[in-house]
Amino acid sequence: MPNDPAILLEKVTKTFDQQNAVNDLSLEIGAGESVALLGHNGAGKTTLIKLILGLMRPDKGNIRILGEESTSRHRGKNAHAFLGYLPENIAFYNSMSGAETLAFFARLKRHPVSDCARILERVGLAAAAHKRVGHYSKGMRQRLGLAQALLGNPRILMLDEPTTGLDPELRNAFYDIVRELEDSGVTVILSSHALTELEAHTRKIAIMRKGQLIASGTIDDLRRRANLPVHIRLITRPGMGAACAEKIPDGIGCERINDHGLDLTLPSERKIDVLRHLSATVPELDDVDIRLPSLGDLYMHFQKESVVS
Ligand SMILES: Nc1ncnc2c1ncn2[C@@H]1O[C@H](COP(=O)(O)OP(=O)(O)OP(=O)(O)O)[C@@H](O)[C@H]1O
Repeated sequence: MPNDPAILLEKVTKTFDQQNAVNDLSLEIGAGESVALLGHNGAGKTTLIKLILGLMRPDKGNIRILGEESTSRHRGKNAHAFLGYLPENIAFYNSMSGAETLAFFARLKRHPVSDCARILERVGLAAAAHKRVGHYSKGMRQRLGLAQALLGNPRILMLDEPTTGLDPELRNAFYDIVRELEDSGVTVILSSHALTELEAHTRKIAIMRKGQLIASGTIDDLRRRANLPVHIRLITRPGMGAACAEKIPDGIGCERINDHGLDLTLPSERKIDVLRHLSATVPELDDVDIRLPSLGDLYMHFQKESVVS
């Protein structure tokens, strides 16, 4: 059905050795939406990805992929044909070239081998297509991994820690490809520990702890929910820091960092009022730098909150 979510998890539980790796987890991901799964080691991210892929079956709950029941006896075979997966560790035969490797996976997935050149081009491996995989760099191997996940033109792509071990330039190139896929309507789920890069590259975040989903939404949704204080750094003309400090409204944390710099800590809802007040009353102000809570700050906040509650 056109309006079905791409992925729907309802009260899903998966237990290993009497421990819940995924615990009563519900999540809905729309078609073309992308979600970054975050969580400490062992939080259940890979298990969740494998459940969505149908590589494991839940002990309790329902999973629907593109509107099809994934947990029935038929295991949503049609829906699974539209899933692509880049595992955390993917092994290739070192003696095969990139083109031979992709052709091998294409035959397994019943995808036309004639389309492999296009996919290698898409992931930036066209020039190295005939080089042996044993001579590929880590980044090239990851691109080849992504290429095999793209076979079958997946409508849902699952990427398990796809940028681990890549240098910053390759990470950016990887996210550019992911962004193009999202823009063409592919639902992308990726798990990662790299919070700083995710902040720049992902639209929706889902944070897991001990198998449970403890927060989800866009980074702005998470900021609103966490309501963490905002930090503002004020730079004044030389020697004017003390004069500026006297004009800071009550109830705002104010710390002098030198004779021309102040750090303010304030509730986010007061940010605009305080900035207006400062621009009207502090002529010696030279510069203002606002630091909103980062994804790292939010991640730590929700992890701590879930321990307390
Ligand atoms: N096949 C398995 N047999 C037994 N226990 C398992 C199995 N797979 C996962 N687990 C356990 O389930 C829990 C969740 O593991 P999972 O690999 O899903 O976490 P993760 O969030 O992906 O961790 P990481 O970030 O380290 O990759 C862990 O306690 C793990 O030991």
